[in-house]
Amino acid sequence: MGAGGAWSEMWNGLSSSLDGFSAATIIISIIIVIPTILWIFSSLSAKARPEGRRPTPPGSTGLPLAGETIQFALAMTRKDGLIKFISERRKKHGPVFKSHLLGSPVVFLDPPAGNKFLFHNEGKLVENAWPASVSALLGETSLTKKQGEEYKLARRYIAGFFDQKATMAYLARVDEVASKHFATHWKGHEELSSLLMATIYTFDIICDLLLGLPDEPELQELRVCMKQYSFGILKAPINFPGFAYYDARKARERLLEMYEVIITRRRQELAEGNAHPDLLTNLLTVPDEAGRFYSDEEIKDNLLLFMFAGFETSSVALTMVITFVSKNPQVYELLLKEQKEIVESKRMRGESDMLRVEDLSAMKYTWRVIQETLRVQPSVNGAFRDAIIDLEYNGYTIPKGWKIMWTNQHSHYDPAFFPNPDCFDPSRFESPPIPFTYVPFGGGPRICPGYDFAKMEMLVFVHHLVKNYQWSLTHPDEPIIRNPTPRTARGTPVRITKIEL
Ligand code: HEM
Repeated sequence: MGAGGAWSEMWNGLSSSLDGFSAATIIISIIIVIPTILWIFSSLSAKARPEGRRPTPPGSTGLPLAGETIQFALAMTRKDGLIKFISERRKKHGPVFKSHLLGSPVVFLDPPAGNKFLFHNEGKLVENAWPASVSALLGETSLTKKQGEEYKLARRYIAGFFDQKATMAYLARVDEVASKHFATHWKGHEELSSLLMATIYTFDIICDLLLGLPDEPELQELRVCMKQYSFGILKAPINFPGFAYYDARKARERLLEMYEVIITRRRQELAEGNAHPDLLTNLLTVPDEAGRFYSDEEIKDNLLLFMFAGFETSSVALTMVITFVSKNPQVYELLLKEQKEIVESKRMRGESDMLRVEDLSAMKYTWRVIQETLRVQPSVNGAFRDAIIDLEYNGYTIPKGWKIMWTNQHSHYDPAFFPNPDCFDPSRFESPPIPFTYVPFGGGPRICPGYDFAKMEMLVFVHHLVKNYQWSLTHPDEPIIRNPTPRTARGTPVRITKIEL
């Protein structure tokens, strides 16, 4: 008998033995009563504190079972929702407060000290934490799931393939993909969706970096599956047809199958001596510091992680650059001036159009525009950590097993750190921000390993864009939403005019 049969027999037996109780009563008991009792116990045990121990942070545990999950989930879909969620609770409870999300107490700390505390204590007092539903889609052996010494070893190994030196070695290739992108996808159009264009660009680049740009049909299927995967991974974990989370699970299965085919093909190419120099080739040919080669499962999980983490983050940032620059003509003029100078000085030196490392270093204002964009609408607005022991912060105890969330949007909008925060002003980055107030890439040992790469690919894109096109927003009042990455409701359609610098 299959497991399903055993469960239904047990369920039938249980139903018939409980005279007077309808199945609905039992279901209601399971769904509402039991979790409520558990919630009351967890709230009481949170309140009962041993002698001498400091109190847990003040805050609200919200509704039984749901806690404040609904308010939080809604806040994450609005452009400044998280800022309001945090500000309201700070006013009520103080700078360090607790909430109750997805069945767990969650503490919010006060940046910059709180961010510094978390980033400095990664692996000592706190560890990376993902909700179980997200974990299931990330894969057991991906870098982001590892902890402690195992994490450090894996991070040095994998992130080493994305460090500054490796990134700069890849510049010529990214420049080539960018030139082709504008020549094929932008040429001849009068209006197009910025989000779609930026997504095609960053997806082609990440595929090339990880797997070598596959042929169009394979690339197309990867795009479709990855879109489904990234759309559903953070959605309500309802694993049932018709729900985004279910689709994401299916997409993960298909992506792993596709990677399997690509790995087999790559082994063949390596044997023939004509393999593309990318992450996959590196993982198959270079062992880690301990002399170990990754298993196919580890390779597939990490290809999936880097593909997921490495395309939408940059594409939404580029779409936001297009949006904010359009709305700030004086910023566009300065951006144009800088890019014009770069193009002209290359011509004066008799160089080809190909970008060199020195050209990227000259894009100081361009980088400030991207930094300011990531201040106003960070692609990722925070992440969770688990307290791995009972820890003390600012006079409070945060018990082992509680979650702590670091966020960036709140400090990015704090006038104490960023005067006149509603104004889009790239020049504010002429001097470095106060440490731990500006954290679009996170911080500490878990800081985004794709930082150098993301910076390079975004600078290259903006260079080609400004050099080749002027643009204006088709719907200047299009609202910005978060899902939870920022985007405009219609994908920022723009009218474009070809120019020559
Ligand atoms: C604008 C672009 C990007 C932004 C804003 C961004 C931001 C972030 C943030 C905030 C984190 C979480 C850090 C934490 O948990 O504390 C992260 C993690 C990560 N990012 Fe990025 N990222 C970007 C681009 C990229 C790219 C291009 C790649 C790959 C080449 C990448 C790969 C990763 C990976 C693998 C992680 C997980 C690291 C870990 O758990 O140890 N990211 N990123």
